[in-house]
Amino acid sequence: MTKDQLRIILYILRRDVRLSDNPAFHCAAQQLKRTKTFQSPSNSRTRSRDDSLTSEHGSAPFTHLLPVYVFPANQIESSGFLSSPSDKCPYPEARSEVAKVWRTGPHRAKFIGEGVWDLKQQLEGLGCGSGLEMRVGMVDDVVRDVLQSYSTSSEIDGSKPQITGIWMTHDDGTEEKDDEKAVRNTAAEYDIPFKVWEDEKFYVDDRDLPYNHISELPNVYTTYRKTLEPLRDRPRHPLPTPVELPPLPPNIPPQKAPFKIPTTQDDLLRSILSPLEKDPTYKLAIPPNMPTDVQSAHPFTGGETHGLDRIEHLVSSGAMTTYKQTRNGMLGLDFSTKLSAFLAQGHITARRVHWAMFEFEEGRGPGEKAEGYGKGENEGTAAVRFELLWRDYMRLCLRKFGYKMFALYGIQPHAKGKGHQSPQVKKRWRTLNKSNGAGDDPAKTLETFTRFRSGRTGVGLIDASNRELFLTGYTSNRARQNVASFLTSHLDIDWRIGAEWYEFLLTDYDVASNWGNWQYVAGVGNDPRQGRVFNPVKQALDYDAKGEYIKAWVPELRDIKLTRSIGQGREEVDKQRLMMLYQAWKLSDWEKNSLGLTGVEWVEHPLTRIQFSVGRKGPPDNRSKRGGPSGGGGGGGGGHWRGSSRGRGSRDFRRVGNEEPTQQYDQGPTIVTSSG
Ligand SMILES: Cc1cc2nc3c(=O)[nH]c(=O)nc-3n(C[C@H](O)[C@H](O)[C@H](O)COP(=O)(O)OP(=O)(O)OC[C@H]3O[C@@H](n4cnc5c(N)ncnc54)[C@H](O)[C@@H]3O)c2cc1C
Repeated sequence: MTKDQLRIILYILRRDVRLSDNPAFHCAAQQLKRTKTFQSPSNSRTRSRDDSLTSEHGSAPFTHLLPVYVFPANQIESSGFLSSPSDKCPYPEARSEVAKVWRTGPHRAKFIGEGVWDLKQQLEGLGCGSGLEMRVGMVDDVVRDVLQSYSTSSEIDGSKPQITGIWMTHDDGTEEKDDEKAVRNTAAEYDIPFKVWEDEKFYVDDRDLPYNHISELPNVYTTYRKTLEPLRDRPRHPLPTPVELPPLPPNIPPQKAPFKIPTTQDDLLRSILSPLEKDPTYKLAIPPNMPTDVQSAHPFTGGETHGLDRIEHLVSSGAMTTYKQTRNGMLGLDFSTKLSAFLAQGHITARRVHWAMFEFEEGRGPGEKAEGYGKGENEGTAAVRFELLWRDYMRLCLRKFGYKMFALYGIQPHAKGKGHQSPQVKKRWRTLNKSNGAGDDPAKTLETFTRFRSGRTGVGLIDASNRELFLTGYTSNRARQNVASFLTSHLDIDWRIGAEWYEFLLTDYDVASNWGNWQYVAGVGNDPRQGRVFNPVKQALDYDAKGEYIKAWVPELRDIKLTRSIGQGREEVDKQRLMMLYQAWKLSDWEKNSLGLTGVEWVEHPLTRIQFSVGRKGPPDNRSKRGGPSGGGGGGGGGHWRGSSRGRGSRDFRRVGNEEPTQQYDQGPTIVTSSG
């Protein structure tokens, strides 16, 4: 080994786009420290310490680190990176399997680009010559190109650069595992040691679970959770953030033609977004338009820097403390943590969230003015931990069930198996390309799905959520559950089409959480109470009791008057009027006319009419005392759609049946769902 030999580690990044709590960067920083210690004349006896590192990454000590983020061509459309418009893209369009929509839509594409750029700047900012390269293509193609280039490269200062190891971080996604396998094979072909780092993105580390094999993972979340309680004691400590890393190697091979890597953040975002922007309607005849006076609930910029800022804000503002009461909200920035997108891309780790809350609970760090500071775990921080564990669980389910997470009948026992005749297996889903028999017409299903996507079903909560998602890339957990239930149980459409639509639009899309939750709601996943259906009218009454959310995102309905006089110049929300907001077909002809809604398809001909009504019981004053459980109630005043909406607990209604008698609607104001 000559002194100046260039020995390079190629580190392929995917959903580990962060500097802190990153095992690969941590190891590289450690090796650098050891090398420096070894090189220092005063420490010439510490040479043997290098050996432990050698075994840790499976190759000889290295001099350079080449971190490469790959925009995977099967998930993110790559044609925007072509050097010239006349070039032909070597990869098929990155579209979904069933509904043929883009795999990654504009909201997430932007968030990913911002995150990659943030890491690049952080690495360059260390001032030690480190940085981040970006590449486009299938992961294995990129690795091959780099290896090929180095194997034929000429000497630099009398030394031939050599890749001495390839690193990746484990990911439980099925495609990601395929990529990992392909790179492992390529590494073997070139006789280069290959190292897969632990994911480190779990709340409770998967190495600390009380199971010998993934097959032992319970099929019910609660059982799994109980094996791990108390949750606060479980997370490992995050790995330290490197302050120095080995430099990038000289003469890095360029991106292979026909692609070109942008050199500014603006150009990068343009390259990712331009193919999607060719048809900003995404084949919708009437796409949703951004209403005036409404703010996105998810205006966040991608990247570790912003993710860590967000954690600090949540802790120091007290939003973590109040989370339990606010988490079912639908409007505003802080009703829930909005950490999901940062977690999904690996910009932050779940245990970082835990330790920030832990410090707060112990009375250390920021947040001294917030409620609960220094008072131990509170119901808000405990509830956040509970949700983070849900995320872990979905990831483990993906590990356990693999491709079944994407199968029509999900993880439920297969119809052909003996003794497995569950009702879900018999369900005939409507799909886009073939009739399921008995008069079912796929063309009609497409029309229905198009109206669903456009936010024009005629059911207020569903339309508000779908428009919000289309325009901002986010919609709350409460809304997601209702939308998924509506598509799968009211419209009977193949749940995978809904999951693909969410995959396209969600900024926080995460393969396990998305497909796992869709399965769960569709009744083919881990829900121990199979077959429940959300009633979106009752849910709106419980969670949008002033109609603020629906009015925010469906502006055509903003002028519906929701209050009635209760004397002495006072007004209160009238539940009879709310019913017309929740389903506009209930408006009188006169009112439709005066609101300009006569002849509007989704008003006159909703996809479904949900029979649900409320009675007028009890004196108004009594009712107004029955507020939601959360703080801040009553703020905002009537008719505003910017405030938060948390109405719950309304018991003064009666259900008068529905047109789909086989469905069981949930009854209580708190519904046991995937998020408890
Ligand atoms: C049909 C459907 C699809 C979904 N798709 C996704 C998805 O692609 N990506 C995603 O991260 N979440 C998904 N969820 C779960 C949940 O809706 C989001 O995690 C949550 O709304 C994100 O907002 P938040 O960060 O403010 O969540 P918070 O309420 O603040 O929760 C804190 C964190 O806990 C995790 N979490 C919360 N609820 C769940 C859950 N039910 N399953 C798994 N993790 C959870 C998330 O990481 C979240 O950031 C889906 C839920 C449904 C019903």
